[in-house]
Amino acid sequence: MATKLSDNEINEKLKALNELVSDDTPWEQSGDTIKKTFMFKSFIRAFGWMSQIAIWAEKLKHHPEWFNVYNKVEVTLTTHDAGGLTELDFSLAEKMEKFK
Ligand SMILES: C[C@H](O)[C@H](O)[C@H]1CNC2=NC(N)=NC(=O)C2=N1
Repeated sequence: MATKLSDNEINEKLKALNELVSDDTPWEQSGDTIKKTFMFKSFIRAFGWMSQIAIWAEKLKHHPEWFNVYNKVEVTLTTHDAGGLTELDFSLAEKMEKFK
């Protein structure tokens, strides 16, 4: 099982993650989660991206909480098994940025 990251590790990983961001919307920490709202040109673009990420989520055995309306996807990542943020949340967030 992935182990919970320390505050210092979270800060470092969040900084590295936000260097990958190309849409001017950084990931933000909220308690034991990291969050970001992704915007797309259309519903089909949003849903296509979600489908690609769903395949990665299965590979990583780590799944997002997300809420989609039309061209908007609100994402919250945390590791329920560990009760906080782990490496897996940052790996999945990284995939989300790479496929955006
Ligand atoms: C057995 C299975 O891998 C676990 O239940 C996984 C599935 N996906 C998961 N996803 C997330 N976000 N947190 C988890 O703790 C988690 N656990």
